[in-house]
Amino acid sequence: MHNDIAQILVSEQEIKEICVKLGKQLTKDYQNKNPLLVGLLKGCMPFMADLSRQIDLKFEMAYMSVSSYHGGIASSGDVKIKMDLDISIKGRDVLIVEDIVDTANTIVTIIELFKHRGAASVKMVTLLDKPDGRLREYQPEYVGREIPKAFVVGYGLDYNELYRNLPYVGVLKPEIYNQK
Ligand SMILES: O=P(O)(O)OC[C@H]1O[C@H](OP(=O)(O)OP(=O)(O)O)[C@H](O)[C@@H]1O
Ligand code: HPA
Repeated sequence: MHNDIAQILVSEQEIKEICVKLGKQLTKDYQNKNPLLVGLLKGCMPFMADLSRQIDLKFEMAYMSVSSYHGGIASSGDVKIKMDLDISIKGRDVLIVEDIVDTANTIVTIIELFKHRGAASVKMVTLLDKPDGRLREYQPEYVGREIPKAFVVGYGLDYNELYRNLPYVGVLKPEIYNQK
């Protein structure tokens, strides 16, 4: 385990099992549709790569780079689009792929935007859901694992752009983010 991690919350093995389970469910639910999977960068990267290979359907993938955590462990509440989609979502069944829903500032903002752009449907799949972190009311349609209110890193999730490469999700030691 990495020295800055206090505890592993979701192991590599559990992440694999989550991807298989969600992949099967999405394959069933989107059977007669041609969904557009939209990954919110950067955190979605490993999850989108692993989950998409468990979905047995014809579908497209697109990416948008969105950020509201400008360093540190608190949401700024200001959701910035750093890179927009390169495809129209008008009339499409959009499935947003996220690593985590915490305050829900990001997902609520993006869903409003996608509806405004004329998507036929907008749902989301998230690896992690932290319901105790909510500042806005929101319930994701597809959840890999609920987690308690702790700052987590790994498998795409970062603290100041670090730890995204860890193969598991772990709780960051508080002394790491308290030392500044
Ligand atoms: O529910 P919320 O409180 O809005 O938090 C969730 C968002 O925060 C993280 O992104 P971040 O803004 O850190 O950008 P990143 O994906 O580039 O790390 C994460 O990837 C989600 O997009
Ligand atoms: O717990 C978290 N860790 C990393 N990024 C995040 N973005 C929202 N919550 C988190």
